[in-house]
This record gives sequence, C-alpha cells and structure tokens, in this order.
Amino acid sequence: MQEWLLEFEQVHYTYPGAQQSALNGLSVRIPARKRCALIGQNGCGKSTLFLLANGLYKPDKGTISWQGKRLQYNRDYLTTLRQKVGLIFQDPEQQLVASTVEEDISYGLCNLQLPEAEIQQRVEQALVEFGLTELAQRPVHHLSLGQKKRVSIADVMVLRPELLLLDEPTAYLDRLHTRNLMATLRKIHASGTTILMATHDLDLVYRWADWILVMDKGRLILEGKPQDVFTQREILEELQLGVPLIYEMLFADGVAEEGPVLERLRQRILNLFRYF
Ligand SMILES: Nc1ncnc2c1ncn2[C@@H]1O[C@H](COP(=O)(O)OP(=O)(O)OP(=O)(O)O)[C@@H](O)[C@H]1O
Repeated sequence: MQEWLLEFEQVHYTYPGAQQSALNGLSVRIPARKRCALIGQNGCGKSTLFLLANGLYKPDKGTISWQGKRLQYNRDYLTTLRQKVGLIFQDPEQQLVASTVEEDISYGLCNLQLPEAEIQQRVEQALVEFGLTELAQRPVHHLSLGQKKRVSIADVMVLRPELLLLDEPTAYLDRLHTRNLMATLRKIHASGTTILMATHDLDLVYRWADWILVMDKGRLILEGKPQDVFTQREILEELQLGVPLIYEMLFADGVAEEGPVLERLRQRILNLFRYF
C-alpha cells in the first residue's frame, strides 16, 4: 500500500502584505520512495510549498502532516523535522551560512552534535561527490553561482534527509555538474530517500521522474505517472507548460503506440538527452 510522507490538506498561504494568496487551497500528497517532479508556471506556488513543507512558514488555513501527524511549530519539533525534510533553495545565496566551503558543509552536522570523526568523514565524502575538494578552504562569497549551488546542495545532502526537496536544482549548473547531480540523486534515491524536485526542465522530468505534480495558481491541477500526466496535453497547453520535447517527438500525433520499434526509438532519443 502506498505510504504518504507529506500531506497538504486545503492549505492556504498569503505572504505578509501580498494582495493575492500564494497557496490557494492546495491539497497534495508526496508518496514515499518516489522521484517526484513538481511543475508549473513561474509564481504558481512551488517554492512556497517547499517553505511550508519544512515548517519555515505556517499555513494561514489548512493542515500539513508529516508521516500522518500534523506539523507543530515549536523549535524542537522543527529542528527534528528539518533533519528529515531537507530543503535546497532555488537561490544558493539564501542557504550559505559559514565562511568557507568546508565549514558550510559541516554546519548542519555540527548542529546535530555528531561525533567529530563522522562529521569529517561525511564532509570529505560530500566534497568529493560534488567536486568541491579543491574549493574546500575557499570563502563561500568568492565562489561562482554554480559553485555556490553545489555547496548548497552538499549542505543538505550530508544530513541524509528522508525527504529531499530541491527547488530548481539544475539552475546555474553546467552540463557536467547537472549530470553529476542526477547521478547523486539516483544514488540517494536508491538508498531510500524520497525526492521532490521543482523544475521547468520537462525533458529532465520525463527522463527522471516517476511521479509528477502539476500546480497552477496555488493549487494542484494534475498528478500521476509521467505517461498519464503527459497525455493530458490540452490541460498542459492551457497552462502554457507544453509537453517534453522527447515526448513530442515520439507521440507527435497523440497516438502512443507501443512496440519494440517505438521502444528502440525512445531509447535512442533519450540517449540524445542524456543527463546521467
Ligand atoms: N516574499 C514574498 N512576498 C510576497 N509575495 C511573494 C513572496 N514570495 C513569493 N511571492 C508570491 O507568491 C506567489 C508564489 O510564488 P512562488 O515563489 O512560490 O512561485 P514558484 O512557483 O516557485 O515560481 P518560480 O517558478 O518562478 O520559481 C507568486 O505570486 C509570488 O509573487
């Protein structure tokens, strides 16, 4: 039976001073152990969902639950929640806290009061994994945006969350580091972590996700497996999202024929869009 890690039930949220609500009766459930992609136009509420998911903001109305229990908004509860629900911000500047790369990556682990040897081992592993070894002693404010992005991802990954929320993780990354990131995500997903990624890259969604959530104006519009969501072409066109280019090439006439020839073609096209 499907287990739900995080559940939003009729959640409303308006930023202080804003005229319009960012979340407008959002009901959504994040299935455990899936690779979920969250898509929707600019401003539809994806980042806001993330900020409420790990308790940084509190809903004006509605409920949010983690593993079937309502979120509480006291410090102890939120500290524990944020170990389990790791959030990687869209803008890495919002996330970096320490002066050097190495210190930044160890920051969360020190807060968890883990043994020194374990902190050291996890930080070293993260430096290697994210190609940051050479930059370990560099001040974070001397890094390029793409390097900052990699540090911000490493900061959260070292904490080994149960649910990883990634807000446009490939923004600012070049092809090599996008590939490396996707390989890392594949590994951490295989180790049991559930992933929810907001992205505008539909080809990446088609290649990577096994569950898709589509938002519009602070609500959930569609959800399901890629093949079920991308066949809802009319809705996706109406939302100005379209369908992935790969999907367009394969199913241009809207007929999803199955068979070995189509599968071979699908694999060849996917290889052209290889991320990992
Ligand atoms: N700090 C803020 N104060 C006021 N309004 C905000 C604030 N942050 C976001 N909003 C508004 O809330 C709505 C949802 O924004 P949000 O950032 O969640 O969208 P998004 O789907 O993540 O967009 P994008 O794809 O551009 O990242 C938008 O209308 C936005 O203008």
